[in-house]
Order: sequence, then structure tokens, then C-alpha cells
Amino acid sequence: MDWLPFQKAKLYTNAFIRRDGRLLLGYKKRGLGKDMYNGFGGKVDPGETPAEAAVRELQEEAGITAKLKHRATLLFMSPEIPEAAHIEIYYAEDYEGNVTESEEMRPEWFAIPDSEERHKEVIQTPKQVDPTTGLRFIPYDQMWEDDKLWLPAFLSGHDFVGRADFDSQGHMQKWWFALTS
Ligand SMILES: COc1nc(N)nc2c1ncn2[C@H]1C[C@H](O)[C@@H](COP(=O)(O)OP(=O)(O)OP(=O)(O)O)O1
Repeated sequence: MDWLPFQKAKLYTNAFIRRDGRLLLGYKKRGLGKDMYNGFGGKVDPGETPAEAAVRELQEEAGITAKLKHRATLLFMSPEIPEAAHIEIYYAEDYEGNVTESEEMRPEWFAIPDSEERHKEVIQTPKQVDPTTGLRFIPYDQMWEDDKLWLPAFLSGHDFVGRADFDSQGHMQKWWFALTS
């Protein structure tokens, strides 16, 4: 399959919060990615920088504010959408405020596997629970298909860029990811 052609890209943000060895994800209740877990984010509004949009979306969707660091850039294409999705990905290890459910997202904490090898086991055998905290490990089986390819390295501290092209059923057909640090 060739890379899908596109004329324009729409800019989005996505923010991941980690605290006390746990990862905060949101269960998406509507729109793009409905019924999947993801970081918090959305479209960048006209006149906004991606960094400003990331802070706004985190506040709107999870009720918290964080000093977000830019960590990654992703480009997604699907025959279902006219424009590529260009997603700037942010990260923080602390936040202010109380994590709160919104109309769009139901926040939930997950246990983080302690090595990239353990991530692989959690990907292969989903729904495992961390006996120490009682939390479920990251629900890769309920996330976008690309996430399992970059989230383990991202949580180990690597920044990256990448692209993934999906088919009309939402499965990845072609992709590349490159660590930049
Ligand atoms: C295709 O693969 C994707 N992977 C990941 N990890 N995240 C993705 C993928 N495609 C989209 N996303 C992210 C990007 C955004 O954070 C959300 C979608 O944002 P949404 O369309 O919900 O934007 P909002 O402005 O919040 O929407 P409303 O207009 O409904 O408020 O998914």
C-alpha cells in the first residue's frame, strides 16, 4: 500500500500526565476515538498555539492544569478523513487541581509496566492488574492501535516523531516511528 495522499493537515494536541508511578488516561465519551482511552487533548483553535491548546484541553477535559512539556509529533491519515491529523504530544509529571470527569472524558489512573519488556507482556495479555496498587495496567487493547508502538518508549523518556496510515476499519496499514532523544 502507498502512503495515503493529503493536501492539508488538522492540528490536534494530546497530553499525558504521570504521577506517583501511575498514568492518567481518559475514556473518550464522544467524537473521534469514542470508547477508547487516550491522553487529553483536541483541536487547536484558530489563533492558539499547540502549547496553549494542550493546557486548555487538559483543563476542559480533566479539570487540571499542568506545566506541559512537548515530547512528540505524530501524523495520522485515514481514507475516512479529508485532512491528515497532526498531533503534538505533551507530558507532565505533576499538575494542579482535582482530576474531574467532563462531558468528553472520564479520567482514570493506570499502573505503568516497569520495563519495556513488561509493556509487551501487558500488550499480549490485556486486563492485568498491578498487585501492589490494585490498578489495571495501561489498557492498550482499548487504545488507538498505534499507541502500543510508541507509548512504552515515550514513558521510558524518549521523544519521537512518527506517521501512521489507517484503513477504513481503523487498522494501521503502514507506519514509521523514530526516536529523537
Ligand atoms: C489515529 O491515532 C490516534 N492516536 C492517538 N493516540 N490519538 C489520536 C489519534 N487520532 C486522534 N487522536 C487524538 C487527538 C486528539 O487528542 C483527540 C481528538 O480530538 P477531538 O476531535 O475530540 O477534539 P476536541 O476539540 O476535543 O473535540 P470537540 O470538538 O468534540 O470538543 O484524539
